[in-house]
Amino acid sequence: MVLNYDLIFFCLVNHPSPYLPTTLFKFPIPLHNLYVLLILRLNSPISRVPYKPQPRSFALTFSFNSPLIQFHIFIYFTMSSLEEPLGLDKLPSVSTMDRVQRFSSGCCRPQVDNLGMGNCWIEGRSCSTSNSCNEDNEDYPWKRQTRDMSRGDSFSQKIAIIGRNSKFGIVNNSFYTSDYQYSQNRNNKDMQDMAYKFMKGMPEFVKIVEVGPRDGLQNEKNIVPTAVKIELIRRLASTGLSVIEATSFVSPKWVPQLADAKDVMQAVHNLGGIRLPVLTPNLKGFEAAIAAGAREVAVFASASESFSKSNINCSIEESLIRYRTVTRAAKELSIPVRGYVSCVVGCPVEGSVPPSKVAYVAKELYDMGCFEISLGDTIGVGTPGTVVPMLLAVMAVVPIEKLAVHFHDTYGQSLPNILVSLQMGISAVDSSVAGLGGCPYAKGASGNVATEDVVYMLNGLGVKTSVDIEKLMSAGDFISKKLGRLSGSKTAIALNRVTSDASKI
Ligand SMILES: CC(C)(COP(=O)([O-])OP(=O)([O-])OC[C@H]1O[C@@H](n2cnc3c(N)ncnc32)[C@H](O)[C@@H]1OP(=O)([O-])[O-])[C@@H](O)C(=O)NCCC(=O)NCCSC(=O)C[C@@](C)(O)CC(=O)[O-]
Repeated sequence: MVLNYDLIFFCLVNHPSPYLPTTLFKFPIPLHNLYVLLILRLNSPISRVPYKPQPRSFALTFSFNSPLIQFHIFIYFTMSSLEEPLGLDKLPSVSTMDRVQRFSSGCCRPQVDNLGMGNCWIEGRSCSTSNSCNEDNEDYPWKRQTRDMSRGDSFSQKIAIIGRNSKFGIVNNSFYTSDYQYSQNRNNKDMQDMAYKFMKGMPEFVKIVEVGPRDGLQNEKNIVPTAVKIELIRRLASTGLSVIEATSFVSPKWVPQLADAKDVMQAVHNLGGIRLPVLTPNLKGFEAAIAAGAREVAVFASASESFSKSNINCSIEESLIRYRTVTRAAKELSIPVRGYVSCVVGCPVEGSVPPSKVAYVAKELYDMGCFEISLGDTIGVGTPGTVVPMLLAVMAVVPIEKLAVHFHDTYGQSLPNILVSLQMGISAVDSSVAGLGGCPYAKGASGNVATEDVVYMLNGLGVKTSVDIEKLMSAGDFISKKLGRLSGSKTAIALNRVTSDASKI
């Protein structure tokens, strides 16, 4: 049994004057007596149990009198019993001592190791001074079931491996660096459980498709010299990237920036060990690409009717007919064809694009033989809130291992969008060195997510890419200098700053 007691000081003051000094108050108060009431509530630590108020209570009174002042002290006791905490029926069956431990320390934080209930406390519950945890009254978090991480499956092992190998990110099976206070305090199983939820579905290796030389340079106001394009591709090839989209065999009338496609392709097509796909909007483009030495091509449809018309001057259905011709021709030559779907969450003309439309176009491209479908947020308006439903719709009709994501960074949402895509199991990501890019037919859309930023994030997650970030930054520096502007990669800017600061020391 526990006694909770309130001490009430009741102080009666006999003031000699009939009025209080007017300097103290703006108006006279006709009081002879000023009552001062002071209530002091004292709670013993153990009374933090959400107790059921008992009818049993009593009060003690003490009085002191003097000519000027009278003191009355009331002490009010209520009795509560630890045997009958409120909502006992909602708690797991534990001994009284366990309950005392759970409530008596750490501001309502159960001592998980001692409860024998698994790992179940939720951080950040607010505790009022009225002896209860607010959230607990409604829904006891320790009722939530947690997964058994002791099963030693391949993922759990992966988490452990990542923990050992990674400098930042998951360290010692924790999302915090080892000197971070919480990593010491929190239950290891809790951390593994969180890690499991976060990393579940995440691939061990991500293929990066570098689209800077094509998607990046097609949108430059000033036409970039052919020699610079070639040098950029060569530099990118030395970074460990396995796929570099080199150029487009499109109409020079529509995209004059890439009118030198043939020269670029002829110069780089022999780069060893690198795949160099090129965009081909029709059979004419396909034939020109093959003649220039291309060994992989890409066709590009849209999920938005309006964008299809402005970009390639035909409806979605007409484009699919064209692309069937291209994929048939490619098949005969054993040329792999990648398929793009543009405007997968938003269109510059139509606004939001329904996921079912994206799924339809993606499936058509897949069925006609595209080995991979890249889902493009052409104007960069997507957030994980729109990307996830779109991916779910596409994944229902195209195998996940055949999908890639292609985000433009107009609203700075590319990295979160990539992260959720990886969590959903996607393992191919398009990006553009130094964040180059944009689409000439999507005004205001900014460049693709910067390859440096993607690689930095993946390195932090312990996901392999085979890309050397220093060489990549050097390629980004090269093209940024040639274009006469700062890199669009936050990682490149930050790492360059760190290096230059270090060189000053
Ligand atoms: C599709 C066309 C060709 C239709 O262009 P068109 O004008 O409707 O076609 P046409 O058949 O009437 O031909 C007109 C002229 O273009 C020539 N022509 C025809 N085809 C070719 C070709 N392949 N290469 C070179 N020349 C070509 C053709 O020979 C003719 O020449 P003319 O007789 O007048 O002298 C044109 O609209 C075009 O080139 N559009 C390309 C637009 C483009 O490249 N946009 C940027 C791509 S980015 C993108 O789509 C998004 C993506 C992939 O990055 C993903 C994302 O970000 O979300």
